[in-house]
Amino acid sequence: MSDFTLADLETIVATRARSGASDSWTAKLYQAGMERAAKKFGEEAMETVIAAVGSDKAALVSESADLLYHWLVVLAVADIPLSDVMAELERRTAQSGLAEKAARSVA
Ligand SMILES: N=c1c2ncn([C@@H]3O[C@H](COP(=O)(O)OP(=O)(O)OP(=O)(O)O)[C@@H](O)[C@H]3O)c2ncn1[C@@H]1O[C@H](COP(=O)(O)O)[C@@H](O)[C@H]1O
Repeated sequence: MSDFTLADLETIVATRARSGASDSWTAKLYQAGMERAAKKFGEEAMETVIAAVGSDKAALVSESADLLYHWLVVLAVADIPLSDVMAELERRTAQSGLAEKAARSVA
């Protein structure tokens, strides 16, 4: 179990993107722009699919991490905060009423 969150990674991505550091992959990708960032995200998605279909759990964990990181870079380039995506997911969950049902089943 890890306490590390996507919000933590979003903060790191934002800091490194703005740093312009020559040793930062995030800064390089951010400066390259959306076409490059989205292409990289697409490649990571395909690698994740291959790991999933191949039933390779270790590869699926590793590719999922690559995927989520590159997704956050795409969001950063688009200037969309992670909280916008979470709010949309929350709205959908509220619509389905499943959040209350899950809370009641735990209580
Ligand atoms: N989570 C990641 C992360 N996952 C993957 N990558 C980088 O993404 C790049 C591309 O990954 P690939 O597996 O496709 O590697 P590759 O095939 O050699 O790359 P290409 O030939 O396609 O360019 C590699 O350089 C990886 O190091 C990441 N780079 C950074 N982070 C996070 O971002 C933080 C800041 O990193 P820097 O910006 O590099 O300081 C790090 O501390 C991490 O928390």
